[in-house]
Amino acid sequence: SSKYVLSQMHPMWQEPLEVPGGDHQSPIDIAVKKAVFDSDLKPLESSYDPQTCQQIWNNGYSFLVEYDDTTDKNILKGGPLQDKYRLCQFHFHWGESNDWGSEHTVDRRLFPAELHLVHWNSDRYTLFEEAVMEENGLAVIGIFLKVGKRHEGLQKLVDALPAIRHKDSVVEFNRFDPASLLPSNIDDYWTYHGSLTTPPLTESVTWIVMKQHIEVSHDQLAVFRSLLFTSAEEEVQKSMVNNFRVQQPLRGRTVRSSFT
Ligand SMILES: CC(C)NC[C@H](O)COc1ccc(S(N)(=O)=O)cc1
Ligand SMILES: [Zn+2]
Repeated sequence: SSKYVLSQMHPMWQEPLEVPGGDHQSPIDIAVKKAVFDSDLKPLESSYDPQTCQQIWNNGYSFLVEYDDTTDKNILKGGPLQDKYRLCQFHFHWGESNDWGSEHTVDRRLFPAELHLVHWNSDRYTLFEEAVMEENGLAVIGIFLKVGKRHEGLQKLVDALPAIRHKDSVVEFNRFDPASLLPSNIDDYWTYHGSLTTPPLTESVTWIVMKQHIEVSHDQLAVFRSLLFTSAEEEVQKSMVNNFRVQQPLRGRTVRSSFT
């Protein structure tokens, strides 16, 4: 039989029973009708420099594309944000089938995958590790993926994945423009205060979830599923699928929308 145990329901990490003081956890279900339109929300402004892309690696939860965040070359501001935030990495969450995989849901609707572009507040902090502990420390853009036509911008990234099949594998990755993964409309989004969706689960994230999804092909998503949670040395290999956290209680939070 094949050495790789396919689609083993692999508990990435044990969900803590209670996150101490955790009533702003993520992800959540976005109930569209309960979102409050906020006309003060400005358009999002992002400017990314593809030359600052450094590496792509498998961290045993997902695969990350990391950027040089030692200068203000990749900036996100506007929208719900008071300060400017620097992109440090982006990554995805996906399922073992096209029926589920996203972390946020919209009126309980699941998408096959979700992209997270992770930024930290460079006006107030000097390092991601510092910002990750602060309420206004991080801003993460969430973009839903749907299965449909092939995404040309994503293909360069998909072609690099076989080189990082195992946990802790890294390859050099240059000149990737994160803007190529944004939907055409980034003015329509939901925003709320929440947390990281993996440990340390700190409640330091201004979430900005795009209303418009992007489309990727079935084959592109299948390559995501060919990644492994496990390192090369481990006896039993487990396919990297279902690396999403379950939706968390809203606990009285309001989700605002930038559109009516
Ligand atoms: C505190 C530092 C050293 N380590 C933290 C680690 O990188 C986790 O970072 C993250 C970053 C983003 C997310 S998500 N899925 O919410 O966008 C989760 C964990
Ligand atoms: Zn994520």
